[in-house]
Amino acid sequence: MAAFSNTLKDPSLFIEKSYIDGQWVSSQSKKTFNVYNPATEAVVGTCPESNTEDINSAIQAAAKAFPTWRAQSGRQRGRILRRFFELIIENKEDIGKIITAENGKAKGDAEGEAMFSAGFFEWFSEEAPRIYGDVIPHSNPSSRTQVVKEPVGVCALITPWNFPMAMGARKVAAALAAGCTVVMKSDGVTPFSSNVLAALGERAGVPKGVFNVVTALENTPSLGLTLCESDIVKKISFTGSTRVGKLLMKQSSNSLKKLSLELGGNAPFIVFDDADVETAVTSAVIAKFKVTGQTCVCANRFFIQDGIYEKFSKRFVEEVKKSQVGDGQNAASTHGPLTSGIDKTQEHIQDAVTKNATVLLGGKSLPSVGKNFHELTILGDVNDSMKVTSEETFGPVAALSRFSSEEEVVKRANNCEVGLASYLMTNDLGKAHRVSEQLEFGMVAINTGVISDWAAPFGGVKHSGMGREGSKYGVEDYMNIKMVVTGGINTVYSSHL
Ligand SMILES: NC(=O)c1ccc[n+]([C@@H]2O[C@H](COP(=O)([O-])OP(=O)(O)OC[C@H]3O[C@@H](n4cnc5c(N)ncnc54)[C@H](O)[C@@H]3O)[C@@H](O)[C@H]2O)c1
Ligand SMILES: O=CCCC(=O)O
Repeated sequence: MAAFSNTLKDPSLFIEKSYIDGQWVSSQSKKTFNVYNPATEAVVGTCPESNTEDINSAIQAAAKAFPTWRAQSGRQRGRILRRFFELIIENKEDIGKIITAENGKAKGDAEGEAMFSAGFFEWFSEEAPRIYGDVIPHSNPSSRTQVVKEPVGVCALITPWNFPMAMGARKVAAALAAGCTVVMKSDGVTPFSSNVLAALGERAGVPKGVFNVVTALENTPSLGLTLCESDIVKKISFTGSTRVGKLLMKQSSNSLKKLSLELGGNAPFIVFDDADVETAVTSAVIAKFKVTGQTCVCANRFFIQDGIYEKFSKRFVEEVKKSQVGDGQNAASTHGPLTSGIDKTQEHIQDAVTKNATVLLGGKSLPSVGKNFHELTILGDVNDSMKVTSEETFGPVAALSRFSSEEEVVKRANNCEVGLASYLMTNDLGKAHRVSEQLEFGMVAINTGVISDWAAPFGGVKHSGMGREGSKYGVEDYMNIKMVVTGGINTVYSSHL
């Protein structure tokens, strides 16, 4: 443990506590849990196994801090968020090391995540002073209607392990810009990246109680329930699986919370005959294999039109072969281990091969490298009956199937419960517009494998959830609208007719 923090330029960024009301604390239960490096299976450190008393203390602290934080001007809050952004950039290398140690992702991806996180603070530092209201002409000429935006209050943020800092940053930056205070429940697999966020927030000048982080592993369900049932908590923002998102929604029904749910995907990646093959291949490599296939926007189902199938699959295999799977700490590794195990990846490959898919690349686990390592895999001759197409793999498997017509591919792409990201490769502008309008997904990427940007609204439809993060819409999700009507004659309905 000590050995790991000593590898950092600033060892004080590695903190094995929860952060409640401006203090680094153990759990009142006195219990802790271990955090493991998925590449080496070595213990990285330990964190408090927080209980309901701990989370209630955090909720109370956030409630106490709310009136003062919301009373600051957007400009004042924006200055703190700007400093937050600068501190993340300054500590990029250490943050990258911490992310790699607990999540496993390769150095480039980990430092990239630090920059991605920083960007949310920069973007929302600029949004904070620009949260405008509205003036609406009233139907009665003597009246006036104002629309005022107000922070919702105490927000609970529940984040996943695949982007242990960025998924938190996306929420915290927007919530603080809006004037909300927060209780973040970090993922038990990757708590240290969220703790860095709290430590840098403190250095940036976030007042005590405004940003609380509670760590837990086994107690996660009971902490989730407490957050959902609390009447002090006004909103839950969750990123994770559709299963847990639905549970949180059910648990929140009595307290009628505002909800943002960023849930699972099963992204189609459609390549039309007229696409530029090199653009399609470069985009496919990023869209599929970023973070070893463990992002919610990862392409899961590849639909390749008959006329380009052979050319695309050959070039895709050639490009993916250039990758190097290994311990994320090694500079040569382009792809790290799977963070939470490789069982589903293997199950999907086996199921597909049994149903006559062809292994074009990879296909096997890499026990000689480590228990959680798997080859980057490309399967051909896939069909829609296979698990690899009907379920989100969340692993490094690209499943290629053929299609003939535009009508057919739209129907097959839409034939799933979820609707988060989708990708479309074509040089025909009319087709790009037509198909993107027909796709039942919250996000469509045309001729690119990169979907996310701080300034773009991120989110899904159908069972991929609700709400948007990032962009001007991201801050709206942390605000309530208050209508203020002034003046007029006190005659109901007909006074102006
Ligand atoms: N839409 C998005 O922005 C987005 C981003 C990242 C991941 N995801 C999705 O997340 C999934 C992968 O992550 P996972 O399998 O670890 O998800 P998960 O739902 O199991 O876990 C996500 C978070 O929820 C917590 N959690 C689990 N059970 C809980 C409960 N009962 N109450 C409160 N919190 C609980 C976990 O500790 C973790 O912090 C994939 O489906 C992926 O698509 C979505
Ligand atoms: O995994 C979920 C989010 C990843 C991204 O925004 O690119």
